[in-house]
Amino acid sequence: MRLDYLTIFPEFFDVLGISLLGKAVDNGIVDIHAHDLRTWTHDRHRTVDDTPCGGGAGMVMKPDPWGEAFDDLLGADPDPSVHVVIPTPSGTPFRQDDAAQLSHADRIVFCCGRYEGIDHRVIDYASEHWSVHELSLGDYVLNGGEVAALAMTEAIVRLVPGVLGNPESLSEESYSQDQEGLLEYPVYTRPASWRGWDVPEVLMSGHHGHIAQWRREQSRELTRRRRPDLLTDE
Ligand SMILES: N#Cc1c(-c2ccc3ccn(Cc4ccc(CN5CCOCC5)cc4)c3c2)n[nH]c1N
Repeated sequence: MRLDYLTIFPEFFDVLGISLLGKAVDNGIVDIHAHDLRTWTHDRHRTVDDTPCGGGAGMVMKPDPWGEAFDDLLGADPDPSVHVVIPTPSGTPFRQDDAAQLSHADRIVFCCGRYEGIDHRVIDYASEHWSVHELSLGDYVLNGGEVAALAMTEAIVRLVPGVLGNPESLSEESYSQDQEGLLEYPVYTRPASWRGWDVPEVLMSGHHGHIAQWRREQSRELTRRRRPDLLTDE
């Protein structure tokens, strides 16, 4: 899987060389390239923004640098196997299903906007050539797309075979289908007693059936309290 990031802050993506994702890069499972969008500017000030047509506050990112970056990175031929992900506050909510779908992609280009966003014709042009996903990380306002791209990257890449040391853990996670889409049960480790708090006895019983039942009950109760929207049969 090749991941490209178009951004005016490429250093944001230096962190992808650390930890699990770093190992995935070292193992050749993932190939990561961050690009400074100003590479595709030609004026003395390396300008990437301009005033919004129709007025309004702030600035909008000019289309030209994006178009020239696409030309260099992707060429002009349409290829639906290339996924262009555009983090945006107006995007559809990024969910685990999106991460699962994108984890099968061979190529993903993240377009990280700043200011008040990217000239919409960039999205229109990209949509004519590649598979475009306008996605939002959540219902809060960020200053740009980089943090969202990092979060989406981690959610996507951890699902790629060979990236996680223990793939079985994927099936027990919140939002995973194996967990019936419920929130994850509470987890514990040693010591059995810590500052007056004990590990639930059932987890120390060694009775796998009782443990599985307790975990299912905990997941359902937690989901009922915090995310009733995830419960399908109530
Ligand atoms: N993913 C994700 C995100 C982002 C995100 C992603 C990409 C960019 C690029 C620029 N920004 C800043 C920005 C903030 C607010 C607004 C809304 N405007 C409406 C009209 O009035 C002015 C304001 C636009 C642009 C971004 C924010 N925020 N929250 C998420 N979950």
